[in-house]
Amino acid sequence: MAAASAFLASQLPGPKSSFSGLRRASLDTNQAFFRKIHSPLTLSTPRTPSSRPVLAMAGSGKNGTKDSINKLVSDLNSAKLEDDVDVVVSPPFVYIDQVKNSLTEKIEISAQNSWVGKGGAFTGEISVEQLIDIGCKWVILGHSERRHVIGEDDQFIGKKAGYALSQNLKVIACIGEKLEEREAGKTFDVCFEQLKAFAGNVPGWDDVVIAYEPVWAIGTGKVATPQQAQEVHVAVRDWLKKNVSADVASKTRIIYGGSVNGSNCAELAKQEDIDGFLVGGASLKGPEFATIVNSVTSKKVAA
Ligand SMILES: O=C(CO)COP(=O)(O)O
Repeated sequence: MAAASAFLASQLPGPKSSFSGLRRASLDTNQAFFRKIHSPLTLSTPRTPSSRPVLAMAGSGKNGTKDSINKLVSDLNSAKLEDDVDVVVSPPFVYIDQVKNSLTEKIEISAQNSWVGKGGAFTGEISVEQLIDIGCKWVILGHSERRHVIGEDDQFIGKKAGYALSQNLKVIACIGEKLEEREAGKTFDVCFEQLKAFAGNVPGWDDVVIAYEPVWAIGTGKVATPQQAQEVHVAVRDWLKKNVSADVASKTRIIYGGSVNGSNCAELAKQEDIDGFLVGGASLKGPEFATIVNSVTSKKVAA
């Protein structure tokens, strides 16, 4: 299942639809930053808690229909979602307008992909300009299915991110290793290489959220353990500190995706460097999606 396209009919074959949610926690959450972390990698300087709001992202994706999407929108509009979390949904292109016209304005909309540069004669592609025109605030780039099914490489994805940001479209930048890469001990190498391509192209990180999605966990029901996820998240933050800046490392939200559900979200959300989620299948069920969103609220994280 594709990360960015959560929430819509994940059971249907064919192109994806998605809903994703991002949450921002209040500064009360800061106590969570002092939680002891058992990880081989830690930042050498303390982060500034107040500078890094918690963000949860949930989404799910596969296909949807107008009717199934209406149901999901209705569920979301009536869900009790904590107000300190940024929630973003990412429907398939063809349903963005429908969602935009019916979904509460408290939830922002993301596309699942965008063209690499200025719009023009690129038949079949959707431009950043068009996405902005229909009210998208975000785009998901580098999802594993774009990388490994469609064949997009790191540089192409990095350029897409650079262009989207240059036009003020925020980016959910996906990274993650395949199972064989993990088993070969290459998880960090793969993630850092993907990060490097983003870093080489983005003009700044204020509008970037990093989504760590191990490919082996996406749509498989095999979620990373909280420790496995935290280990990569803290390594990503450390990479940002060393290669971009301590400020960016401190502020950038790093969310986890891959078989997140209503039962495992709470333990994952407790990890210090997990700032939210990118949800696929579980976001197709309104109440479960709400549970996931609310698992990253600052109040709970601080508890
Ligand atoms: O990548 C994802 C959604 O697009 C994650 O999907 P799952 O939550 O179903 O594993």
